[in-house]
Amino acid sequence: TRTTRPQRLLKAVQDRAIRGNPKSVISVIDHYCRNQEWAMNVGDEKGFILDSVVSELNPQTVLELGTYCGYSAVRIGRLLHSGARLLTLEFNPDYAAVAREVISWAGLENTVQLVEGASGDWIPRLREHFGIHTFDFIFLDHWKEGYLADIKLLEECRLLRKGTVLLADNVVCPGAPDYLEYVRKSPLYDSRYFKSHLEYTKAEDGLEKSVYLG
Ligand SMILES: Cn1cnc(CNC(=O)c2cc(-c3ccc(F)cc3)cc(O)c2O)c1
Ligand SMILES: [Mg+2]
Repeated sequence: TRTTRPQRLLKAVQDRAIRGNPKSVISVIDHYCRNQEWAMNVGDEKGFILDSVVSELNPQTVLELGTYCGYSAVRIGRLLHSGARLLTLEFNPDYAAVAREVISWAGLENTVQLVEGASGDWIPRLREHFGIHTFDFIFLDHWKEGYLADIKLLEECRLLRKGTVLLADNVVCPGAPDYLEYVRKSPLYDSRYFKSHLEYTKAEDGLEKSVYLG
């Protein structure tokens, strides 16, 4: 049977990227998705904004919701200092299988831990299962309809602390209107929109950066 889009993306990484070199994994995926087959990675333009937020914050504990093929896990993981860890949750087992290979090809298997399952099931168990107290940085890139419920769950589970930074992808396209309204209105957050474009296209999209004020 035909290969899937994530499997074809993984083959491009294995054929063209240098093992252990996250920068080459990122550039191979961006070139492949721009020139051969579009895929819903955060991409190079929004990825540059993601890089600047992560570099400025220098987080020790990071949560990513929505791994897909592992592109943003590699983007974030490559910037983390020794001892820092990224936990990335992916619901779809086929995506998770590809992402594990991409993360491993980049040589980030000791920095990035992929957990399979639904964010709503896992978030209440992160503390007892992974010994996590609070997160320094959270990247939201999973089901757009799930952003709001998951940030409220993170609040309830006390996994946010004063200064925790949340960065949400696709707040314009496909859009997360209820999430945007919540973080922009709530006194618990200081929120700012970074205008950009949908990965590999000219369509508008952007990232919303929200600092939890606790
Ligand atoms: C199936 N699935 C498993 N995880 C997810 C969560 N991600 C998205 O839905 C997602 C979608 C798009 C997008 C798709 C079609 C289109 F025309 C325009 C935008 C872009 C993104 O950056 C995304 O993160 C979806
Ligand atoms: Mg996205």
